[in-house]
Amino acid sequence: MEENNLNDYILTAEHIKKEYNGNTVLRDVSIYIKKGEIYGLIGKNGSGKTTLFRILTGLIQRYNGTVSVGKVNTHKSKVSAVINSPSLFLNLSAFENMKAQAFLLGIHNDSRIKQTLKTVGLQDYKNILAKNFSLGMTQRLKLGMALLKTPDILILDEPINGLDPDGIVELRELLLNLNHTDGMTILTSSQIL
Ligand SMILES: Nc1ncnc2c1ncn2[C@@H]1O[C@H](COP(=O)(O)OP(=O)(O)OP(=O)(O)O)[C@@H](O)[C@H]1O
Repeated sequence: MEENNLNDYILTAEHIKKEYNGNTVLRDVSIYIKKGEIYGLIGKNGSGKTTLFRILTGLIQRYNGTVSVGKVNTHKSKVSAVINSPSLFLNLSAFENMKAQAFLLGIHNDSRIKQTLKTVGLQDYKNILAKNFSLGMTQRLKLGMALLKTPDILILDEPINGLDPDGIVELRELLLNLNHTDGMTILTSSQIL
C-alpha cells in the first residue's frame, strides 16, 4: 500500500515481523488503515492473519515493528476485536453474557446493552441461553460484546467462518450498516475469496 501522510490513517502497522521459535510468520508487513473504511485480509490457513490481528489489538506484545493507533477528534481511537474471543458463558442468556462483558468494561447501563442487542438483531433472543444459539447468532452476540464499548475500529477474525449463505449476507449487511451509520472502521479476514 502506498505510504501517504501518516496523519491520514487511524491505524498503522509498519515493518511488522513475528517469529515463533525461529519460524517467521510475518515478514515486514505494513498496513495503513484509513478512518471509515472497510478492509479485508485474505490468506490461507496459517498465513498469519490471526497473528497480525493479535498484534494490532495488543494481545501479542513481542514483535518487531511499530503499531500506532491514531486519534478520533481528541480521544485515542478505541479498538475492539473478535478473535477467538470474547468467550461466551454457554449457560447464561444473551443478555447475561452482555451484562458480564459490560461489567468488565465498567459499563453499568442496561440501556446500552439493550441498544447493542438491537444493533446486532438479538433483541428478541436476549433471554435465550447462549448454548442454544446457532452459529450465526453466536457470531452476532460476540460482535455485540465487541460493540459495547463503541469502538472506532472493529477487528473481526474470520467472522463468516462456518456461516450458511443467509448468515453471511446478514453479517455483511450488519457490518456495512455499522460502517455507514457510525462511520466505524472495520478490518476483517477470511480464507474465502
Ligand atoms: N502461539 C503460537 N506458537 C507457535 N506458533 C504459532 C502460535 N500461534 C500461531 N502459530 C503459527 O503461526 C502461523 C500463523 O498462524 P495464524 O493463526 O496467525 O494464521 P492464520 O492466517 O490466522 O490461520 P487460520 O486461518 O488457520 O487462523 C501458523 O503456522 C501457526 O501454527
